[in-house]
Amino acid sequence: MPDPKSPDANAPREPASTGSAGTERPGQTADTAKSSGATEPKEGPRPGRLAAFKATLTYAKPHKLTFIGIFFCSLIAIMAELLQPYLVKIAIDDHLFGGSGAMRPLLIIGLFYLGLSVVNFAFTYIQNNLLQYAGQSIVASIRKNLFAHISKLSMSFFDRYPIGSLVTLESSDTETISQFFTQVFLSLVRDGMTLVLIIFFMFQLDATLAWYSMLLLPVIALIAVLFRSMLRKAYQETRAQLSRLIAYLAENLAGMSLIQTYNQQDEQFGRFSDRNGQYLKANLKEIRTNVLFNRSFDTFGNISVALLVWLGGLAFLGDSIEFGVLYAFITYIRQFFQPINQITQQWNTLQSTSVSMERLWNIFSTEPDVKEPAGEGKAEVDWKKTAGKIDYNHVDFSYVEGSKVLRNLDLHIKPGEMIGIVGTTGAGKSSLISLLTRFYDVNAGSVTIDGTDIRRIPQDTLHRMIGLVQQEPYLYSGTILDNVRLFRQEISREEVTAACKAVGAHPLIARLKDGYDTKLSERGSGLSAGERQLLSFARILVFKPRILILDEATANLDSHTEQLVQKALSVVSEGRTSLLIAHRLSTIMHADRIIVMKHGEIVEEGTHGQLLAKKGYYEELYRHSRGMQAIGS
Ligand SMILES: Nc1ncnc2c1ncn2[C@@H]1O[C@H](COP(=O)(O)OP(=O)(O)OP(=O)(O)O)[C@@H](O)[C@H]1O
Repeated sequence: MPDPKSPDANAPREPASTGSAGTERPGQTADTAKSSGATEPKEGPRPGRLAAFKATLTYAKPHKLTFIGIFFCSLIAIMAELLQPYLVKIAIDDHLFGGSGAMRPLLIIGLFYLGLSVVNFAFTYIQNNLLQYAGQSIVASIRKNLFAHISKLSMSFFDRYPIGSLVTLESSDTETISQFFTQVFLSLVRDGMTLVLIIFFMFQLDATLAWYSMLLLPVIALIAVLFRSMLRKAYQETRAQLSRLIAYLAENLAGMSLIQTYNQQDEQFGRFSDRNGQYLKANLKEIRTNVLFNRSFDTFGNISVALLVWLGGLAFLGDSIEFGVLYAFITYIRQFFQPINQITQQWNTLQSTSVSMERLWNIFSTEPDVKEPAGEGKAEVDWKKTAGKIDYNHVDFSYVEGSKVLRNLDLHIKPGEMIGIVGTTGAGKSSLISLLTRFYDVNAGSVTIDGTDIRRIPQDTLHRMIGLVQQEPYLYSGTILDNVRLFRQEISREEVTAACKAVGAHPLIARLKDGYDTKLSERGSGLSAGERQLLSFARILVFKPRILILDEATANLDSHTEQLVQKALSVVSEGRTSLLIAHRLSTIMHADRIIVMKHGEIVEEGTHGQLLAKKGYYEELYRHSRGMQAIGS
């Protein structure tokens, strides 16, 4: 396995290069999907690449029989193709020039020729289908496993890895790997075999001419080597320019409101046009290089044919070879260049697939920092029977080594208690919550629920114990019904309706044309912030966790909607241990206990009245918050 901490692990992906072999411009097939990042693969073997390559090949194992089938289909198709000139040679030498001149053998040869074409067509068709089936199935398995693997990784991983890189991995890196099977592998098998068989047939026909032809090989190799570096440079430049263009586009679209407010459209358009022009230039250069490469090969092929006509013609006139042999030889020499051209063109694809493979295996070899309990350490607990007692026992925590976010934090919460957590930005409030949900693990001390260390509780059980409502509740594209019950069909429509009624969301849903079956667009953008919050409260009632966490759930709401949400909160928090983080102190004023945090420590705690009476940090925050509200109103 490659080192997951490899510096390349987080590098922007490099889109795959070449596409279907034999076209003027290889590599256009998957380009559209490959938009982001474009660092080029470095030349030469890298230790991680070989391991990644081997790991990818393990996915091909279940398709061993299919690959054997592909090999035989290719062999039959190539044989059928290469036997055709041989048949023509027999027709010419045995029946036209030197033979009896009878029609029947010629007819039989003609029918054979036709038969070979049909065989070639049929087996190429089967081979292609088998190959696509195997290649796409392999990539589908990789994609599936990657998704499952990423879902199990800890939050610390997502802190390190930009989401964009992960999306690219799932989409275009896997697509690039599919090119390895559908293009590189095919080319190596098919073109490699074709080449060997052409050479075999040439030697069968005439050893002297065949040896002369072998003199072409070093020249071909020279052309391939010269062009390889030119092709690679042109290809790298195109990817780099494309990546620049896409990055610029993404940045612009994300900041469109700012651009419009500051009337920046013309400037931005100018910069975009500049990048667009450079991409166009690079693109055209890549196409020119490819055309030049292909045409050079073709021209060299034609020169070889001319030489052969001359040398072979002399030999024919000198009666040392038959005309049919010369004809077949010329046909083979023309076909000789095709497979070499195709194989050379796979170089870029091979390079980019190896980069994608390595990148993928860096992720696959990343273990979650938060470990699932196993064996004796695993506690058997029933989430439905959770009382809701929470203890933070002298907890230390840091995201980055050496920079403590929570210090020796000791907090004990009784079942059913409502705790308000306040403090300035960066005080460590959200971190406190993240430890309870085990998005991260403590560095020292422990967090327990009903006396059991949460590191011993299986994560799915822990997550059923806790319901989390965030500032921006996540809604999926789907119906309101599915968003409340999170696609669990065992939760009935009646349960969802009852939950929505309890939190006050029913009237707004009833107003919608399709009611609970209304489809929400991505992230619930058709609903207001308050409406989204109410739906996430309804989720809590449906899933019945024993512990409720609200992380700034009222931050984005106007005071009318906040009242609605407050009402819903009192319903939802009933009988649950609740932890409420809020900058707006009105949200937590009625909590049983308020803890005040500063620089990762609890500096004050008590009820709202007690804390005000203390005239300490809370009172200062309260005065500040009242001041802000007054400014707001
Ligand atoms: N994923 C992270 N990686 C590194 N540092 C982080 C991460 N999340 C938070 N921090 C840092 O940890 C400290 C505590 O952050 P935390 O989010 O817990 O504070 P908070 O009190 O919830 O702040 P806010 O009220 O602004 O949400 C801050 O200094 C913050 O920059």
